[in-house]
Amino acid sequence: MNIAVIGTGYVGLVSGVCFAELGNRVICVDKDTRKIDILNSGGIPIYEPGLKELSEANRAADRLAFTSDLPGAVRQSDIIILAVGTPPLPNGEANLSYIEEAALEIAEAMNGYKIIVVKSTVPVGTNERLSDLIRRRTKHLFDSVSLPEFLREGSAIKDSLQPDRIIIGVDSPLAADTMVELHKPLTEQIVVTDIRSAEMIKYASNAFLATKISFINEIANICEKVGADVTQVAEGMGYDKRIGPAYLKAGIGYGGSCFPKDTRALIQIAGHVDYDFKLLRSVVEVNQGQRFNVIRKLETIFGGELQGRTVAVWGLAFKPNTDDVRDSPALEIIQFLVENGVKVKAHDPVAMGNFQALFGKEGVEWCNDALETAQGADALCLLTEWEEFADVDLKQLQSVLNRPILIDGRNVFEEEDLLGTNFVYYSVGRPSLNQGVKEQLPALPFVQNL
Ligand SMILES: NC(=O)c1ccc[n+]([C@@H]2O[C@H](COP(=O)([O-])OP(=O)(O)OC[C@H]3O[C@@H](n4cnc5c(N)ncnc54)[C@H](O)[C@@H]3O)[C@@H](O)[C@H]2O)c1
Ligand SMILES: O=c1ccn([C@@H]2O[C@H](COP(=O)(O)OP(=O)(O)O[C@H]3O[C@H](CO)[C@@H](O)[C@H](O)[C@H]3O)[C@@H](O)[C@H]2O)c(=O)[nH]1
Repeated sequence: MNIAVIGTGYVGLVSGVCFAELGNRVICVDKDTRKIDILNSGGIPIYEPGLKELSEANRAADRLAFTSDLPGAVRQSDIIILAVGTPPLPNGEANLSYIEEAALEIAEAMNGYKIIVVKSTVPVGTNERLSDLIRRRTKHLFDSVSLPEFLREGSAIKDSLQPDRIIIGVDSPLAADTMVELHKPLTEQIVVTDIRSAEMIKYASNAFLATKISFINEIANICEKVGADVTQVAEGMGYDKRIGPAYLKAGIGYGGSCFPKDTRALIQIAGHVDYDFKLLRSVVEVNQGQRFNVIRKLETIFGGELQGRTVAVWGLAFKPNTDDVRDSPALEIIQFLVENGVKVKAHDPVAMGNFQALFGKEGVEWCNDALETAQGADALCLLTEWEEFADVDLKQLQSVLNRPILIDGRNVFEEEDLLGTNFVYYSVGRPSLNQGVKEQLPALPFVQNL
């Protein structure tokens, strides 16, 4: 099939490359000419494992091209996939200006029947609004499809080529058949729904996963007080098929360009129809607090006095295997430390440039590797579970730190890693591993009035 993908970011680029890999002819469009120049010279503007190789192979096979000429790409294609950003507005609602602008450009460029597909995450009803916009600008016929995307950064190629399911929201049998045909090679699990339900499936899925994370983080916080181990609790829960083991890793809360944005957007979607989504508001609140547990632990260790300390930070990306720092917990944690007079040293294997672009270069000492970051610091906080950090020998780490204090925000280290060290060690929801700060567990009250 002939496909144009509008927006060549984390989603559009991966989707475009994967549709080409299936044998389609794909033109990826972006108005950011810097990105298009990088792509046309054989580079990849983002860090995503496996993407460069797959892109190169499909360009060489003449199935994949990159351009900033949107009208040209639309005219050569039968299916137009919108994958532009829908970032949050200050009140949490999705900013639809990019997608509306792109829809109008498509309308102006149309030269015949097209299937116009929205892969961007958009509030319920947006596909219909976009269709109205387009209809007013073109005499040509088209069908609308909502095709929500479920890939995760860091495993985006695998998620795209072996998805758990494909959701196709559509109201035209012709467009439904074409979209099923396009996705058939990927999975048998293709669910065709109405357009509004498809839009809602995306938000509901992200909100549910975020809820699992906030739930296990609260369980972790309780584990710390009652002397249970959250990793064992999660394992035990996960064997129940009705619960499942995924998204039960306690840590410093979820970040990234999706969960924080989409949970807040769903609260707004509900609010617009006079529904107070209380559960999801709590999920967001719990997540916000979870980030600051790292700070609370530092304050406990330093007797409340952070001013003048040197703190090393390992990890700036919101998760490993990506350079994306959008809504990364590291942004708020480092901001707080710097504002409170802490000297921060930081390192991330790939996300340092993006972090500096958002945070600024000032106020933080940027380091080249894990041990250089730890050198001379009064404490170390691990915020992203990159393999590079998990591989560090803790005895060597202890020898370069000024004080052996390790706050492990991702439960990377195990009891055996700590053997032979005398770290003050705090992780998340695993009080039995806390070293050097053995707190007396309170006797549990027999009856509690809550
Ligand atoms: N990042 C993810 O993991 C992920 C996963 C699933 C869904 N989504 C959703 O997919 C959408 C895209 O997310 P992303 O992370 O890829 O965003 P992104 O910011 O990485 O990429 C968006 C791209 O669109 C381009 N763009 C904007 N307006 C344009 C126009 N008029 N013409 C051409 N290009 C234009 C921008 O220059 C940018 O390169 C969002 O709605 C997001 O919520 C993202
Ligand atoms: O058990 C877990 C799992 C994840 N996280 C955190 O949750 C965030 C999101 O992680 P992940 O889901 O792996 O990455 P994303 O790339 O943000 O992917 C999510 O957001 C995308 C954009 O909507 C969706 O397409 C994906 O299905 C959805 O998983 C990260 O900060 C993780 O550290 C946890 O804290 N504990």
